[in-house]
Amino acid sequence: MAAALQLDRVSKTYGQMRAVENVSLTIQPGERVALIGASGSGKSTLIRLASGLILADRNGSGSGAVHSFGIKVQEGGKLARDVRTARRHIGLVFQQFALSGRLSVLTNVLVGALGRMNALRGTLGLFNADERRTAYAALAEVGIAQHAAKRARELSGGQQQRVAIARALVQGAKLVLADEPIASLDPKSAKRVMDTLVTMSRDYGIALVVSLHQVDYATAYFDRIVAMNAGRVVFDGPASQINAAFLTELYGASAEELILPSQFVVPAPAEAAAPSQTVS
Ligand SMILES: Nc1ncnc2c1ncn2[C@@H]1O[C@H](COP(=O)(O)OP(=O)(O)OP(=O)(O)O)[C@@H](O)[C@H]1O
Repeated sequence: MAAALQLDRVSKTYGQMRAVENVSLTIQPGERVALIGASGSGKSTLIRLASGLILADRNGSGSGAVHSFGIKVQEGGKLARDVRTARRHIGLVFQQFALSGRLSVLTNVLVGALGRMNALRGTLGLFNADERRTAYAALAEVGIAQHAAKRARELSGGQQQRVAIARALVQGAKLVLADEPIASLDPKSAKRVMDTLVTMSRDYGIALVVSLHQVDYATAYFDRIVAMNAGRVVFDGPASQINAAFLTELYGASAEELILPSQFVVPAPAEAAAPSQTVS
């Protein structure tokens, strides 16, 4: 089966800033991957490139290609002609433009069904009883069916993230890209959102790529970690290899941003990589 997500030598430059540099990555169907890295390391840019929300640099031939389940999203700095087909099975859980706050929670979830509806019914928002039942069931699955009739903006940040997850379920997404889904949440809400994402992935075989600041969440919930630094992938491997010492080796002093304060040991300037300077 084709990869859930395949990035081939993808780069993105803003002015002089190489936000993402020559990244190749393959995520298999059903696989769960955490994307970690300090602020500005390129995580959000990579996720936006993967979903075709932004275009990669136009480099040499064959570079800058993104495919999802064998369907092209973009290549050579151009969006694929049938990008809508690819996007149909890519669910997005992004904080910034997640939901329409003035619409009901149920309607926001029903938006996930639009890709399968004919244009007229979709434009008029004429959802049928089956679609409404499915949306309600998805809300029940993420534990917020009781809020179905509220406006989305009345919900807490964590509840809104779960609405976005329910929408991805209704969409029938086979790949979910979540950009810092727990960034501004308290620990209890963060845990609920992460539990919901991982349960959804496990139950429905959905591939999951989640960018995270907090390494402790990454290692608790994911088997595979992709670590970025200055736009490059600097580690791609099992979560079991990630500990405070290894992160300090990878990132030096900026590892402080990623590690729980109790685990962080300030690296000695000339010997940041020496194992004796750090604790795991
Ligand atoms: N639209 C943009 N215009 C100019 N520069 C940008 C833009 N988007 C991102 N950048 C720059 O690209 C680099 C990577 O940013 P990105 O948001 O991908 O990092 P990140 O790892 O997601 O950071 P954070 O964890 O803070 O969200 C940063 O230096 C950022 O300033």
